[in-house]
Amino acid sequence: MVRRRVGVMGGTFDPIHHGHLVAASEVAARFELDEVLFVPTGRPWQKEGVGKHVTNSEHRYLMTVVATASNPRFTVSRVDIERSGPTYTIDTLRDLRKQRPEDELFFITGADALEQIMTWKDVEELTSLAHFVGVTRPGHELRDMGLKDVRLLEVPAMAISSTDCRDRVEAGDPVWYLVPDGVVQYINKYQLYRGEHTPLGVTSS
Ligand SMILES: Nc1ncnc2c1ncn2[C@@H]1O[C@H](COP(=O)(O)OP(=O)(O)OP(=O)(O)O)[C@@H](O)[C@H]1O
Ligand SMILES: O=C(O)c1ccc[n+]([C@@H]2O[C@H](COP(=O)([O-])O)[C@@H](O)[C@H]2O)c1
Repeated sequence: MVRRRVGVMGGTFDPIHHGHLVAASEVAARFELDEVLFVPTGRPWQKEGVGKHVTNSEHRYLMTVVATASNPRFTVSRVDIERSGPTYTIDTLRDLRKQRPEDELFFITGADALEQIMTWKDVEELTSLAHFVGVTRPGHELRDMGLKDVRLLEVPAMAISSTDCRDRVEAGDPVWYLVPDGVVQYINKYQLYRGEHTPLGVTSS
């Protein structure tokens, strides 16, 4: 049986933007992936803290579904948002390995996330569960940081961040073309990032 090659694009996606999508698409092309699974975080422990707010996971999940819907190779997993407690990639990869024991996994991370990777939980074990692919990101140097199994890839430079998208919405500036059209419409529909509570009939996580 031929093993399927599956990219795993983990992220908070608050909101998902074209930097994420271009990176995933480029890794898929270069590494001949059959699928890229986008995995929105449940509780991103390194993004929590005093004065920091992460949008509830159902909104982030749904924006990710909207953004990836037109690409037949892109799929979205609820594995992290359905696990309670802080989100650790070691748990993501263990759960995905159980769900897909035959697949070869490629965990995709931008240069900024890769810079921090030695602080991640059980980092030594991560590379026994997946290959790691570090991609370039404007403003960050791409270095392998000593991970055992990591490949580095230059991707088209997209100087976009979720922080900037949130700030722009809050300031009333456009995010058209920074995020997919459907994500702009989703943000407007639920009035996200305007400093107000945005209910979806779910508890926030
Ligand atoms: N413009 C980009 N180019 C390449 N990789 C990116 C880009 N934006 C994010 N990534 C990578 O995508 C993954 C998920 O990123 P995340 O959802 O935290 O977005 P972000 O834009 O970094 O968010 P924030 O501004 O809220 O910190 C990380 O591995 C990150 O390095
Ligand atoms: O495992 C960890 O300790 C860990 C610490 C920080 C980030 N991560 C993962 O890295 C991915 C990008 O995270 P973020 O916070 O940059 O959106 C996402 O899948 C996170 O779960 C994982």
